Amino acid sequence: MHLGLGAFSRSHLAWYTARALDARDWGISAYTGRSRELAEVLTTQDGLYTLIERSAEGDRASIIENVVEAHVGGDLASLIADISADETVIISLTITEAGYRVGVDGLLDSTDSHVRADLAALSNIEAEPNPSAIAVSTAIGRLVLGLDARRRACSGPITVMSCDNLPNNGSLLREALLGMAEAIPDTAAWCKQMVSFASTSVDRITPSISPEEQEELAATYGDRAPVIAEPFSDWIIEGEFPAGRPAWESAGARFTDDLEPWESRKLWLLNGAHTLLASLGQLRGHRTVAEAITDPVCLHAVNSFWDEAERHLPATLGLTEYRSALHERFANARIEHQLSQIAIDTPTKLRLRVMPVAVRERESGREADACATVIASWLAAGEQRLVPLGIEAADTGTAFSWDHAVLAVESLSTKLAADGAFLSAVRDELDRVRHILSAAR
Ligand SMILES: NC(=O)c1ccc[n+]([C@@H]2O[C@H](COP(=O)([O-])OP(=O)(O)OC[C@H]3O[C@@H](n4cnc5c(N)ncnc54)[C@H](O)[C@@H]3O)[C@@H](O)[C@H]2O)c1
Ligand SMILES: O=P(O)(O)OC[C@@H](O)[C@@H](O)[C@H](O)[C@H](O)CO
Repeated sequence: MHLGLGAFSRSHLAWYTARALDARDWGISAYTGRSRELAEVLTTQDGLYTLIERSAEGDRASIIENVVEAHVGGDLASLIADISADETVIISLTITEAGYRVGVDGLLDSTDSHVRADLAALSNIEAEPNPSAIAVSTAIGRLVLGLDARRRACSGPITVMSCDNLPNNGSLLREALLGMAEAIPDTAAWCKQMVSFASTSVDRITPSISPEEQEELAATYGDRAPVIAEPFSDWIIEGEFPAGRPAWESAGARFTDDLEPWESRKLWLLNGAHTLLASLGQLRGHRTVAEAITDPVCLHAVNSFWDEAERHLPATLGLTEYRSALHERFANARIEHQLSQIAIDTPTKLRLRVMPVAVRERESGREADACATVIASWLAAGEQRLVPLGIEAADTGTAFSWDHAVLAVESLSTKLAADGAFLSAVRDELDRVRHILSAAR
């Protein structure tokens, strides 16, 4: 079963499962978060869709057949039936970073109004004879509602697996889920015993498709829900699957007891650079990753950030090859990866993908200049409303001041905001970025 049916789960999870040697034994019942359209279109296509692997040289299309049911996220009756069924043994998630609803402390954010509403609704479950009438709206709330039904049905153990771009995503999901399950004490205890949490590092660039391209692809493939992805893919998994799993390793996935270095390599080098390009690239007038990476100013900033990040990763991870492959992947101009899409929720992404490098650089006694450039690019792009700063006064006010900048840095890391030398490097870089931009006009 999958929560967060979208482009990525279909280019990655479903694709790996379809290529596994035991693919015929497995099917995926998938739920969107909110969108009705994708679930409806896929249902009319019997769950079938075309995956287009798009390299710089051409396209290779294949039909993926293992999404056996597609539901709207709010279809709670089906969701409860799926989660409580004994034959459901894995629930995977791609609900986006924001979908976990955790605070900076890594715990379920009880100040979030949707979280509070779900906690209140779940705590009344005993009084409600029809659980699908319980009004839960968050992905985590729905998951707990389903797991409560699984407990009552006396079904067996299950693995919950996050495939979102978050560090330590399995543990983060565990904290969020147990925080929500506290609303039903027996279910919280059952989850601790019966639910296994797998962490994964997932990698395959899968851009959203523009409406114009949708039309073209519908005409070419007769498919109203195709997915485009780069040919490259990688999947590293840590965790237990007590009730079984597809033989994903036969399709190229790797299992490890220590995911953290692989995850940091991917999140810092790939996603960190994407987040940098979303700011600097848009400031420089680019629309896509491929356009931005051909710009020497952006390329220099990416390489400098990679130099800093690489110092804090084990050399055994093949970093030279990984960087060079990344450069080639970013430059694939046939993949139209919009910087505006990547810019969504930039503050959270910087906090998790860039600040850990900056902190390590400063702790090692270095300047962290390249990280300062990333932050300065974000501030400059936020000043121009190209990316969110996450500071209400700056995102909605009329003027941007250095005080807003300091508040913004503080929201990413209180430690770095208290580091005068780092703040001063950010200020110098902000002046430099503004100067480069005004010279270019
Ligand atoms: N697209 C990629 O290249 C890629 C690569 C690696 C990992 N990922 C991970 O997958 C996630 C989804 O990417 P996608 O390309 O499938 O996006 P998408 O927009 O195609 O699908 C996102 C899905 O998540 C649901 N969703 C969105 N916000 C939610 C929320 N707040 N709560 C619950 N559900 C929510 C949506 O309704 C949809 O079902 C990313 O955020 C990232 O963590 C994506
Ligand atoms: O929304 P994000 O930042 O998690 O993702 C945007 C892209 O960086 C991301 O989708 C990458 O393409 C992906 O992580 C590649 O594996």
